[in-house]
Amino acid sequence: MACLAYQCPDVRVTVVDISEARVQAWNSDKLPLYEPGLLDIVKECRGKNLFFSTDAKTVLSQADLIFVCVNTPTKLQGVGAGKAATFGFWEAAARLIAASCQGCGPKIVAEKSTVPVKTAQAMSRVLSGCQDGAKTQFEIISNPEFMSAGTAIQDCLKPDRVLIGGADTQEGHAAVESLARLYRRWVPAERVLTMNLWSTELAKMAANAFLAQRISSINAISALCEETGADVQQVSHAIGTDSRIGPRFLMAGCGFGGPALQKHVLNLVYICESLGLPAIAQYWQHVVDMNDWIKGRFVRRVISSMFNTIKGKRIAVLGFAYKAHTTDTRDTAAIDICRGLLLDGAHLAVYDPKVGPGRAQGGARLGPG
Ligand SMILES: NC(=O)c1ccc[n+]([C@@H]2O[C@H](COP(=O)([O-])OP(=O)(O)OC[C@H]3O[C@@H](n4cnc5c(N)ncnc54)[C@H](O)[C@@H]3O)[C@@H](O)[C@H]2O)c1
Ligand SMILES: O=c1ccn([C@@H]2O[C@H](COP(=O)(O)OP(=O)(O)O[C@H]3O[C@H](CO)[C@@H](O)[C@H](O)[C@H]3O)[C@@H](O)[C@H]2O)c(=O)[nH]1
Repeated sequence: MACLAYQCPDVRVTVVDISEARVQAWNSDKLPLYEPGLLDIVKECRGKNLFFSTDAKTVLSQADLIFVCVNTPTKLQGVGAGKAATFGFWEAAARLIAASCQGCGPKIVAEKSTVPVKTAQAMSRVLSGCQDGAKTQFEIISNPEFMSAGTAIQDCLKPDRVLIGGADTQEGHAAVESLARLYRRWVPAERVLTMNLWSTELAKMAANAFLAQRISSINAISALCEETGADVQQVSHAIGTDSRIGPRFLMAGCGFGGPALQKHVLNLVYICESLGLPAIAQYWQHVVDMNDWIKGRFVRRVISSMFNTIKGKRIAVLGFAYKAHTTDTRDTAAIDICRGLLLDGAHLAVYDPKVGPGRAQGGARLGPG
């Protein structure tokens, strides 16, 4: 949203969040998250055409276009636990929009959160079902976000592509076009792709699943390299020079982490199971299973390389966030690896320049020290 404000100075962008603390932080120079270059952009636009507020009713009733960017974490219990996305925040946001926009002029609602295919249908039902007085016309479109933590500003300023999907109606096309026009101000027209609503929703999740699959594939090859004397970096380079494959996302490591890849592959698994496609569900489940296996293999190799015992040994862990240039520790591979080492009795000294001791201990439920 900050990049949108930055690229379109004549467009007023107001970010509404239910968290008072977060809004306060966004209005200060201590932003609630670290992202290279973000503070500069926020400072450039804040108070001019970028605002942060908790006053949902005023902001939403005045907006022509509303992006829904709330979190959609994985369900922890109940039906689909561990795989399905939770819709609590998303539904609350839809209800808040409906209540705030009662009797207003037509509005476009754009899904930015990563959501399962067909979510727009549910969004439309919540929005129209929650209005008891004069109805507002809502047009739902999908505009998933493809930025990555650590490179978010560059990803937003120079995206590979922007996807916008809408209903195949006159109103749907008009809504898609009005958002596409905004993006075309800084994104080359051929990179602004417009399509069917369900394709857009599915494409975002499928893109993350493909990225995860590439990482699991190269990690599987890395295990083979370790057994045979091949060098995985050389193999990865050799594979990546094939223009049909390409060099990116072929870096072997100790497993992918973060709030997105695993979550979205498992969401896909759940959708396939729900639609009666068990073979497809199993196929994607293997991508996550391989990731778990790689983390376990790493722990086993550490132990075997230290005479099969790490009890009482002090091991340094450099880096705890799920990748460089971020403070984010959600689902970081470091959590499983540290837990595995602790279970075998090691003493760990963890250092990450971006992650404080509290977050590292909390993330892995590690004790102090
Ligand atoms: N973070 C990324 O790099 C990234 C990239 C692409 C897509 N996404 C997707 O974007 C969505 C949000 O991710 P995030 O990492 O920003 O999550 P986050 O948890 O950091 O932020 C979500 C924010 O929404 C607020 N919120 C929750 N319910 C609300 C409501 N009813 N009204 C107003 N505000 C509400 C929360 O207070 C919180 O500040 C997810 O679906 C995620 O998959 C994130
Ligand atoms: O060759 C690689 C590339 C990445 N990783 C790991 O994969 C994880 C995820 O990395 P990355 O995808 O760069 O970070 P995210 O911020 O999770 O971004 C993903 O998730 C976002 C939210 O959905 C999407 O918008 C992005 O396009 C998608 O790349 C990290 O643990 C990386 O260390 C590897 O192990 N090897």
